Amino acid sequence: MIRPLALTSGDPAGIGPDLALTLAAETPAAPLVILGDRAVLADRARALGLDPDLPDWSPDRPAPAGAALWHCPAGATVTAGRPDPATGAGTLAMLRRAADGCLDGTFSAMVTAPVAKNVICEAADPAFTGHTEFLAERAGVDRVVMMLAAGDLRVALATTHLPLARVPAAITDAGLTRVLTILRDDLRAKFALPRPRILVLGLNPHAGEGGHLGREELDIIIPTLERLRGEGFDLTGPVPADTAFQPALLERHDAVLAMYHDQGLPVLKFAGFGEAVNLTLGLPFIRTSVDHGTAFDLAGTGRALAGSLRAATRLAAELARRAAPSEPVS
Ligand SMILES: NC(=O)C1=CN([C@@H]2O[C@H](COP(=O)(O)OP(=O)(O)OC[C@H]3O[C@@H](n4cnc5c(N)ncnc54)[C@H](O)[C@@H]3O)[C@@H](O)[C@H]2O)C=CC1
Ligand SMILES: NCC(=O)COP(=O)(O)O
Repeated sequence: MIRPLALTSGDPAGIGPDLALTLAAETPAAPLVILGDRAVLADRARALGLDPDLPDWSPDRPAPAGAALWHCPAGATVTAGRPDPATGAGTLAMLRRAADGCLDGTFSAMVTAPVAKNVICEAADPAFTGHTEFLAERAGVDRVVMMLAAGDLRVALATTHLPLARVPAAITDAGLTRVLTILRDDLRAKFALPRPRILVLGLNPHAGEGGHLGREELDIIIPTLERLRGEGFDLTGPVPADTAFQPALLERHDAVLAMYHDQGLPVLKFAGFGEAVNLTLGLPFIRTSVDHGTAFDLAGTGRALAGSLRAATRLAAELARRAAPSEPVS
């Protein structure tokens, strides 16, 4: 039996509580501690006609056998579908608890349901841009990599939640080197790929068209990739992003590195929305998440699909088992 997974239930007015309840009603992939507000989950369970067995849990108790609830107050009365900045601090406190529990070994991994970044920004932490950056800071690491996986397609990002206007300045030799090192090391460690083949996209149209459509490829990306190839990395590119996602190229690579969020993720989500998993690479613990947002329009309706959270939970359990081979499989 592995240590429990922490599943944060996300924005209390979004679909996170619905999906967490759906998983709690199934046979969990591993012991599961759901972090969320007891009253919110009870209300949502009533709305959805679910009645999961969700005993209370706290870190002073033994690990649960199945699913259990660690009560994290939302901080306000919650209406499904109506985001409320008054819940921002409670949501952030919930994320801190789960992250700290991973860091101190209470949990074997963290799985996150979606939060609304603006809700947390408005009321709790104006610098919050997403779980990815928050967890990096909490864990004290200078850089992490966001990677989404849909089947065999893996798309990692060189920059994450950054306004588009600030992306070019963020494409640096040092940054790309860190990102590609984390990506290569985590593909080896987590996906048993001894020499990961990485397809790197350009930043500009046609990968800069020889400098006529932008110089980042010539000035930064090409020299960095050449140096890293000399150090043993298996890298292709920079290739034009518009023609990169074709079977002939993808089948020869283990992951694609996109330069920014909306260059890589629309393709990944077109390929696998609803079943894909978001992973944070480079953290000192395992963190997986969903491929979608809070979907306030669906909260409490019973129409939110749990495929991505289920896949994220299964992958977290699988990675946790692989990381603890001496512990018997539950
Ligand atoms: N991991 C996270 O915490 C993420 C959080 N977000 C946050 O979510 C909020 C809303 O973002 P949007 O761009 O509107 O994306 P969204 O994913 O919440 O919604 C986009 C569309 O997909 C549908 N949808 C989403 N999840 C679904 C599910 N499980 N089953 C069925 N349909 C589903 C929604 O109904 C909507 O029509 C934002 O505040 C954003 O910050 C967005 C992505 C990831
Ligand atoms: N589009 C993916 C995304 O926004 C994930 O954000 P987070 O996991 O960093 O919260």
